[in-house]
Amino acid sequence: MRFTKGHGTGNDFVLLPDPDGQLDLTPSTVAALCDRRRGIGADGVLRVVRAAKHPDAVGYAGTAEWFMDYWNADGSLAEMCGNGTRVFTHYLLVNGLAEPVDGGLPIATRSGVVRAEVTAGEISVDLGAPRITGGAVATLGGLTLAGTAVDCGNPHLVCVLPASIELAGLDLTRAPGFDPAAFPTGVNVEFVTSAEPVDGADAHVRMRVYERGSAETLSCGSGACAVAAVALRDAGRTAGVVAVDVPGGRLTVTLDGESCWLAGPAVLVAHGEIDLPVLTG
Ligand SMILES: N[C@@H](CCC[C@H](N)C(=O)O)C(=O)O
Repeated sequence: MRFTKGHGTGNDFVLLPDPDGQLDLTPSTVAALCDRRRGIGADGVLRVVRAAKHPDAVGYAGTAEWFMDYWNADGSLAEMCGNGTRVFTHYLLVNGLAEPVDGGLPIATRSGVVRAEVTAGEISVDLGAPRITGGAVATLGGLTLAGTAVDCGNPHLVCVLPASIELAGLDLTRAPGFDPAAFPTGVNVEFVTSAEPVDGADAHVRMRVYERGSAETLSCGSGACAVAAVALRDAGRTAGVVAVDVPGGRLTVTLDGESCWLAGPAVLVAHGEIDLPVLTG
């Protein structure tokens, strides 16, 4: 089976071309592909399949030709992946599988159709306005941190750190705790510094994330959108540009109350052939 490896600010993916939806992709195959010692290694898998050929996306087939079938590294499915949609778009364009219309490309996801655009060498996607749904806490080691629940198509819990806690000092080798009643399908937890001024944006924050289904990653696009929404809310605003530094680089999020544009680099670094029986055997 052919594969491509790509990443967006270090959030890395195995892309599997399966235009006609013929691949029997299972959670254990996905986990084996994402295994960093025995497989290719990645935070998740992006199956590239026509919307008309996948039962989860057939309803979007009139709007978007391609469906990003996203799987986390542990083999679970997720509704949305912001960096994934950017890498997925890059893959479609590089392989001549899609042509932007009026500069944009619709991509179907489990959370609906998002619009991608290519500008100045970066790929941006509009994930739609994040929804702040209330307060919740996360626990980490001996810490209990107040957070804000944000729905970006997938669930997030954004914890702004008090000045006394250093972002780099957090131990994210273990999953943070959260209230399962508040997040029945799990949650991605972002730890973030207070907003500071920066040239070229309205605010600047630094973020680390523990992703549902993938553990700590170098970047999370939907998480950056959630963090930006909270940073603007804390500044009394609903619109603005937020620079979000993640361990893998910088993402820029632009909110206007209706759309939420996530911008950053997306690259494809390798192409090859997987021996599936050996991988899964
Ligand atoms: N890294 C992604 C989010 C991937 C899905 C997430 N782990 C979940 O389960 O919701 C991004 O860039 O948004």
